[in-house]
Amino acid sequence: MTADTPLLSTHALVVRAGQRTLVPALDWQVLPGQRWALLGQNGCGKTTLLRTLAGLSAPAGGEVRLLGQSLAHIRTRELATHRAWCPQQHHDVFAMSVLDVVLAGRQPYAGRLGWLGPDDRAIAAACLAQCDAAHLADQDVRSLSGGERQRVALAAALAQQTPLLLLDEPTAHLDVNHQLALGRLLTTRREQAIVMSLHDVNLAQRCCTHALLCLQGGSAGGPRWLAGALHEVLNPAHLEQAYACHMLPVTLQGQTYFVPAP
Ligand SMILES: Nc1ncnc2c1ncn2[C@@H]1O[C@H](COP(=O)(O)OP(=O)(O)OP(=O)(O)O)[C@@H](O)[C@H]1O
Repeated sequence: MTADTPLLSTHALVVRAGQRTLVPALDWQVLPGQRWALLGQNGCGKTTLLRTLAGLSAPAGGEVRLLGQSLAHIRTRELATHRAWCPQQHHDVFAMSVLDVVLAGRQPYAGRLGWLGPDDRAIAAACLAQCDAAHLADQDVRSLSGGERQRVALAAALAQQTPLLLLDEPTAHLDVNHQLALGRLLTTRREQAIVMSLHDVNLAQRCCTHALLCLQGGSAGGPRWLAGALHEVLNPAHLEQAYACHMLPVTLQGQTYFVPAP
C-alpha cells in the first residue's frame, strides 16, 4: 500500500438483486476525509451496494478493495478494525444495556479472553455523549424510541474507531435537531472517510463533500451511477434524472438547497 492508496475502491463492481442489475460496472474511489452521500430513488440499490462495500454481500462481478486489499481476502476481525457498518434496521432480541451495545463496537480490540478495559468503556461513553445518548447508558436497548436507537447505533459505529464508516440512512428516525447535529458531528471526523445513504439531498449539501447518485435511464435503460464532488453531481438536471422530480435550486445564506418545484 502507498500513501495515495484509496481507503476504499471498486473495480468494475457489479451488484445484482435477483435478475436485476443494480450497479452495472462501478469504478470508484473514496479517499480519507471524504464524506460521500449515496443518493437515488427507492429500490435503486443503495443498501445493497453499501452491504457489498461492507463485505456482507458478495459482488456479482468485479471487486471491492479496502486499503488496497481485496475484501475477499480480509478476515472478519481485521475487517472490523477497517470499517464500521451501521445498518438501517436494528433487531434487539435480548435484554442489554445501551452501554453494552456500544461496547460491542470495541470487541475487535478485545484481548484474547474477549475482555474490554477501562479505555474501551471511556471510548464507548464518549461516543454515546457525542450522539446525545449518554443519559441512556443504563437503559435496556429494547425500550428505546426509534430515534434514540438510531443514535445508539451510530455511537457503536463511532466506538469502532475505523478509518471508514458505512452508514445506511443514518438520519432515519431522527428529528430535525438531531439530523443537523449528526451532520455537524460527521463533518468533524476529518480523519475518517464516510459513505452514507441519504434521502435528504439538502442534508447531503450540508455535510457531504461528494455524491454517488443513481441516475435512471442509462445504457439499455438500466441505472447509471454518477460519482463526483457534490457541486458536480447535485444539480437540477441530474436530480430530475434520479428522482423523476423537478427540483429548483434556492440559495440561502450562501448555501444552495433544492426544493421540489410547485
Ligand atoms: N433477493 C432479492 N431478490 C429480488 N430482488 C431483491 C432481492 N433483494 C433485494 N431486492 C430488490 O433490490 C432492490 C434494491 O434494494 P435496496 O434495499 O438496496 O434499495 P435502496 O436503494 O436502499 O432502497 P430504499 O431507498 O427504499 O431504502 C429493491 O428493488 C429490492 O426489492
